[in-house]
Amino acid sequence: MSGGDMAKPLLGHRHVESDTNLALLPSGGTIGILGSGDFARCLATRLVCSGFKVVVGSRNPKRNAGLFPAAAKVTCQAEAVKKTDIFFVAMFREHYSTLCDLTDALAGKILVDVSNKVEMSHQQESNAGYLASLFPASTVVKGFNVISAWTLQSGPRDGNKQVLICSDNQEARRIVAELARAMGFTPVDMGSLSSACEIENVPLRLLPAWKIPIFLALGLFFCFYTYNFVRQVLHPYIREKKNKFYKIPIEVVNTTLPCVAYVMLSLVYLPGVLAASFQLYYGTKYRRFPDWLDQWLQHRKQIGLLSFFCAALHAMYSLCLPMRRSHRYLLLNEAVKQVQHSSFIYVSFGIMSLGLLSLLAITSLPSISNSLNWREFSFIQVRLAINGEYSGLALSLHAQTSFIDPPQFPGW
Ligand SMILES: NC(=O)C1=CN([C@@H]2O[C@H](COP(=O)(O)OP(=O)(O)OC[C@H]3O[C@@H](n4cnc5c(N)ncnc54)[C@H](OP(=O)(O)O)[C@@H]3O)[C@@H](O)[C@H]2O)C=CC1
Ligand SMILES: [Cu+2]
Repeated sequence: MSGGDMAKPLLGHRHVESDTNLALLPSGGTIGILGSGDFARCLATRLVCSGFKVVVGSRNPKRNAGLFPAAAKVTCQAEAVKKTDIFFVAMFREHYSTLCDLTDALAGKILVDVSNKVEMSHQQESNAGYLASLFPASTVVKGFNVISAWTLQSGPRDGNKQVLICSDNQEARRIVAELARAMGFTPVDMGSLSSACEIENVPLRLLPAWKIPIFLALGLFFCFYTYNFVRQVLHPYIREKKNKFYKIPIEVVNTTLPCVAYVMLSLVYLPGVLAASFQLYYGTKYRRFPDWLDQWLQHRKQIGLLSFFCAALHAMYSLCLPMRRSHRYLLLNEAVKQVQHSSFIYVSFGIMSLGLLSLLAITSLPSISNSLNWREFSFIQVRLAINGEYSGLALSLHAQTSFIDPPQFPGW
């Protein structure tokens, strides 16, 4: 595959399919955008890439026209509202009232409210509700506020990107859902406009995706800590009456941290490989992943960051452990000798290269290279897996040099 292929949005080939979507729109495939800010620009780019015609209504069309893709028509607001029946209002709530001159021109048209709130609230009227009260003759649909301008521009590359949609008009809801699908997102029908408040609160929820990864990390920590405690403290005490309780606060923690980091790292890369296999098995990427896998894929970033956090903490702990410098020097010397003789490293090298090769082999099977659909996704997964192999290699090298047991050196 050429680099150019990879640079295109994954869903670029929907150009062809979107003809059917265009027919479903009341506007004959033209979408309007009011506002010319970041969101408007990225939305216009995405729409053009998905095969729609775009007309932008700006207070200052001359100044802003250069910011939009050439295929988008940038004109004044009054002119733009005549051109189509479906509009994205890419403006902030405070400026909605400046559109009131256009009330008549917007009557009977669909207005998509994409705005977000500044703070979480349940009492205050939703932005979409406010827009609906300003334009009672138009149909207001809430949606796309959970998508960032950046995601719009680059396209939903990884995992699922859901667009929550609500409106009192079922037909309008269907049209906007269809539009979202044509742009490569997964629409979720949230029912009537009264759900707008809830939808507007979604991006404000603090760390929504961190709960599961944090519990996972704590659970793993607990298990490994118990294991290391039994091994390093309890076992020597029971068997040999050796008192090693001083190890509890630092050493046991410090052997637990890398175990957690290691397992979490592998949990970052595993779902990608599972997802790639899933797509290879079904021969398409347009089939939804099972929910558990979907959830898992969506939590990779957080799991990865927690893994990194544990590894960093472990590095800090190791540095802060009281070090006896002269013995450390001896130990290091001895360690290098041991490592040279150690077959461990060659074995782990072998296993890792085997893993890498099998991944490459899977993804270069002839049937796969003939079908673009899942090949692109698989490639992304392989790139990730290769990165993972490197971190894994670094970790295992480090682990092997640390396994050399200090007490075998006199005076340690
Ligand atoms: N940026 C993002 O990632 C996301 C943004 N959103 C929502 O999209 C909406 C737009 O955000 P964004 O594009 O970032 O904001 P910007 O400030 O970049 O753009 C706002 C646009 O509003 C237009 N506008 C119309 N009337 C007025 C007025 N009286 N005063 C000032 N501006 C006016 C302007 O366009 P012109 O001068 O051409 O009239 C301006 O470009 C917001 O409601 C935001 O919550 C939602 C999700 C993500
Ligand atoms: Cu270590």
